[in-house]
Formats: sequence, C-alpha cells, structure tokens
Amino acid sequence: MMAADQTVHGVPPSLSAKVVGSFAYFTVKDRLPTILTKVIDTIHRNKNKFFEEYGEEGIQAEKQTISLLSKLRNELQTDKPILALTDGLHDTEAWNQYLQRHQGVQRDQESVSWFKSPWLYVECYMYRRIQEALWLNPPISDYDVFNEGKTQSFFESQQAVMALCTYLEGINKNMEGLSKNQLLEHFNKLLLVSLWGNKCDLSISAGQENSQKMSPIDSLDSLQPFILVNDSNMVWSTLISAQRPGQSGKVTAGRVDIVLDNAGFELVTDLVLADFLVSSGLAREIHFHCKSIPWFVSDVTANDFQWTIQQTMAANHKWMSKSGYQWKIYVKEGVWSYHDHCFWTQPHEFCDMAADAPDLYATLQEADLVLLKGDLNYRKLTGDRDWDHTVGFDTALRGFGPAPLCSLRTLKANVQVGLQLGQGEKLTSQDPDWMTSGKYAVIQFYSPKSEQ
Ligand SMILES: O=P(O)(O)OC[C@H]1O[C@](O)(CO)[C@@H](O)[C@@H]1O
Ligand SMILES: [Mn+2]
Repeated sequence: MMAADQTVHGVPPSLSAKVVGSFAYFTVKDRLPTILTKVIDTIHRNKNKFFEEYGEEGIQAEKQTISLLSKLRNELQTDKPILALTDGLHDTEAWNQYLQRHQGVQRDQESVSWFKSPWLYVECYMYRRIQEALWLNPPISDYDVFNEGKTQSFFESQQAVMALCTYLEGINKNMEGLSKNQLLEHFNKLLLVSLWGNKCDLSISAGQENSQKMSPIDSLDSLQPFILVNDSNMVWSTLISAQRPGQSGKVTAGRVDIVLDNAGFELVTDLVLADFLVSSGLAREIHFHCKSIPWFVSDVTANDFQWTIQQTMAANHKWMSKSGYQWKIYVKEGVWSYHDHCFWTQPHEFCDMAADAPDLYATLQEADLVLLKGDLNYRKLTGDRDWDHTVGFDTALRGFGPAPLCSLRTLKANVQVGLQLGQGEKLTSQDPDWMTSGKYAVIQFYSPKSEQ
C-alpha cells in the first residue's frame, strides 16, 4: 500500500494538519472540536428521552458516552496518537489494520496522530470514534447524534422542495411529447440542481443551519460562472450509449449508481434527478449507496433515506406527495435500490477500493454510470492529496475506474485537479477561499473505456 505522507512516484503527499495554517490544520484545530462539542450537547439535551426510554440505564449510558466523547476531544486537541478501536464491530479489524499500515510507513519516529497524519484519515476516524462511544453503551447504540440537524435541514428547505417537485411533475406530465433537445435541457437542469444541492451540507458549517431557501431552478443561470469544470455532455453521452434495443424492440437503458452525500435538501435533489432518469428512460434502474453509520454530520443513512421518502409522501402539497409515492413505488419494485457498505465509512482513498473492498468495486463495475456526490467523495477520489491543479482527473484517480464516473461536487476542501493552466492562480488572486467556500463547483467525468 501507498505511504501516507510522502511523495512516491510523482504522487504528492496527503493533506494534513501538520501544515500549520492550512485548511486541514484549521479543520482539525477548530472545526472538529466544535462538532464534537455539539455532539456532546445533543446527547446531554436528550438525557430525559433516554431516561424515558431506558430508565436509569439510559442515564448511565448518556454519562458514559459523554465521558468517552470528552476523552476523544481531549486526545484530538492535544495531538495524542490515534488509538485502535475496541468495539468489535464488523469493520473494527479493517480500521485497526489501516492504523497499522500507517504506523508502518510513518517516518521520523512520528506517531500516527491527529495533527501529524493525513487529514482524511483523522477526520473519518473521528466519526468512527463517535460511533464507538455510542456502541459501547448499548441502550443508546443506535442513537443518531446528527438526526436533529438532518431533519431540520429537510424541513427548512420545504419551499425549495415543493418548487422542485412541481418542476418534476411538469416534466413527467409531458414526457411523451419531449424532443431529444428538450430532454437534454431538463437533464442538464436537474443535474445542476443536484450539483448545487451539495452546497447544503452541515459539516462545513460545523452544524450551523444551512438549507436551501430559494427555488433551485431559478438560481441555476446565475451560478453558471462558478462551475469550473463542466463535463455534463459526457454524462449525457454515457447514458445515451448505454441504451440498447431490448427483446420486445423497446429500448432498455443502463444502470446508474448514485453514491449519495447529504440528507436534507441535497438528498431530495438526488431523488428528483433519479426520478427523471428513470421516467425519461435514460436509466433502467438506480442503485443508491449510503452510509451505514452517521457520518460527516449530514450524510445519508438508510434511516434518512426511508424517512425522506416517507416525509415527502406525507407532505401537504400535491406534487410533493405525488413524488414521494412514486419514489416509494420505485423502491418497492426494485427500480430503485438502497445499498450500504462499510467501505464508504472507512478512511481509504478510492484507489484502494479494488484491493480493500473488492466486492464493492465489483458491484460498481456493473453500473453504466456512477455519480459521486459531494466534497468528501471528491477528496477520496483524488486521495485528498496536494495535487497541482492542472494534473488530470484521470491521473489523480490513480487507477480507480470501475465504470464511467462523474463527481458532482461543490468545493469545500483544498484539493482540485483538472483545471486549465493558470485557472487556479487566477481564482486564488480573485477569491482566495475559492477551494473551501462551497461557492464553486465541478462536474468532472472519467471513463475507463476511453483508456482502452
Ligand atoms: O458533505 P460534503 O460535500 O462531502 O462535505 C463535507 C466536507 O466538508 C468538510 O467538513 C470541510 O472540511 C470536509 O471535511 C468534507 O470534505
Ligand atoms: Mn457530507
């Protein structure tokens, strides 16, 4: 396996908090402890609920969990070594092996620790340790500490969700009569809505309210200048070329996998896109990939996925509830399916997937197109390394390419590849925070087929 923090064969080092003043440094120093403090507060605020549900045992669990989390925060803030996990879950061994791998390659006798090791690793590790703290306290093991924020962000985006479902209804109603160009136009719009939906995550704001208030369709034009790379035409042609004549002479389309990111408004934009892909015949089936534990504050779990569909169905708005019912039918009929895999909540760069999660890699190879939402997926695609901005996306993927894939990401971390010569420098001079503000975005495509 590749060393974590050295330049090997032209591969740049991982971003890390050891670079004082870097965004990684600022995140580990300030944002992660803030998130941990909020988690502690949330658990404490729910003390009565735990008592009502589990009696005295619930209170003990609340205290114990808080004490483990306070210890975790202290380890982080004092740059203690990363510790092996002790909770015996099905992925514990994989995490501990990953730690050993890092201990094996660490130079200069430095320990594997919060400020010295790769930022991607330690940030993922923090969320896994939160899970451990809860898991070790059985009555509250399944408690999702981020649930309140995720449901709040869904409810605060209601106006935008209604507008989006109304727009979707308008398309679906007239689907038969649409020309190919009109279809392409709708496709582009809904792809952009899903892209900008990624602005609404909760971890960048350390859990602060971050919902969509405006109609998402209306803001698309004004956001166009902020898209730094737009490969949407390749996404479209991949979908078209996956269409094949079926048995009855009817065209069958390909399978699209969507690696989801955040719950709340972003998830709705992804479901709307998925609905359109199926109803237009651009996709035959959609496989959604979600997280198996609460992750990076706002990421979608199985529970969030089901809950969002239920809430959409239950809405007091004709087109919103119609959409919700349709989504439930898609799930019931298997046109949409939900999958989770523990690799998504591990710290690996995606170039390790073929070796470390071969079953997941094989699943993705069956897709005709994989859409990967959000910033964290982009960091994992590119290994969260200090790449030059002009390095090609294909180079940064370092062999990861189970199927044609596309990242839909607003920039919230300082890694960005595939730009034109001088483009990064120009952005830095105009807008020094361009890589971390969530104001810019990319639709970046890669196909292993073009390499054959
Ligand atoms: O939900 P997203 O788009 O993956 O964003 C989460 C991102 O926000 C951050 O918290 C910003 O540092 C990153 O850790 C992470 O990449
Ligand atoms: Mn996220």
